[in-house]
Amino acid sequence: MIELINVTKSYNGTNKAVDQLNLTVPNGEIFGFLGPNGAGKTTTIKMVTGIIRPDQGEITINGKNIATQPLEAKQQFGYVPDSPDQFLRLKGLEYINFMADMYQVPKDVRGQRILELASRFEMTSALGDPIQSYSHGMRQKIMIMGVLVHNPKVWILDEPLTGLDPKASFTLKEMMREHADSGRTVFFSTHVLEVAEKLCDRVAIINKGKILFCGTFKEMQQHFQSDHSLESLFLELTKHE
Ligand SMILES: Nc1ncnc2c1ncn2[C@@H]1O[C@H](COP(=O)(O)OP(=O)(O)OP(=O)(O)O)[C@@H](O)[C@H]1O
Repeated sequence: MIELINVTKSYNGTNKAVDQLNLTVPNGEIFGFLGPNGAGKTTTIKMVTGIIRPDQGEITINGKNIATQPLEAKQQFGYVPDSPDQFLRLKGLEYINFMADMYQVPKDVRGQRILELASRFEMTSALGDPIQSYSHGMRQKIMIMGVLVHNPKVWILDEPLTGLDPKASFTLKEMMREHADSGRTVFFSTHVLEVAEKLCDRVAIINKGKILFCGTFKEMQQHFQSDHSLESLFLELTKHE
């Protein structure tokens, strides 16, 4: 579970990238975080993951406060950033082992997990190659594998489907569903509204740092008395903002 209470952040002291945000992402849900470019999604995700600090407000992950209990909070989640261009000099397997070391995954457990993840993402034969030599989608897959190797309870994914081929995208969506159905939490941002409509149990739409709507797609249709798609409702909701 992720909880944000009155979270505010401005980068230059004037414009608020995130403005008095309140959000609860319960266990057992795939939660989609949607919004136009510059809406405040990545800023929110960076605050939740402890990369940047809010000016005001409280953030907890499974009850652990990211500001006052950073280690405990960070043990709760795995975070896939929006850019997969990291650890480029490491080989795929070196990077995953590095992540497993960081999270103290026992050697006997990690071997099986790496095999399973590599097989599901069709990366087995690439594990010995440097990440530098990977395509964008392969880099995205190795980042996801590194994050999942410690089996985090809460998944936080910033635009995770960008650059993935249809098979990898299908696999990741399937894994997100399995994770939520096992009673744990998946929080992800996306611009692909067709995916969000099909995959998410609930969505929040943010613009200019403020939540415009939070709920299920059905609730959204009821709220706007419309049977339109999520895409149409999103465009309607954000057009005057
Ligand atoms: N490091 C920074 N310094 C100054 N302003 C920033 C910085 N990062 C983000 N911003 C500003 O904060 C606002 C929110 O940006 P953010 O990256 O959170 O949006 P986003 O919803 O993730 O957008 P996108 O969909 O384009 O990735 C924007 O106005 C952006 O210009």
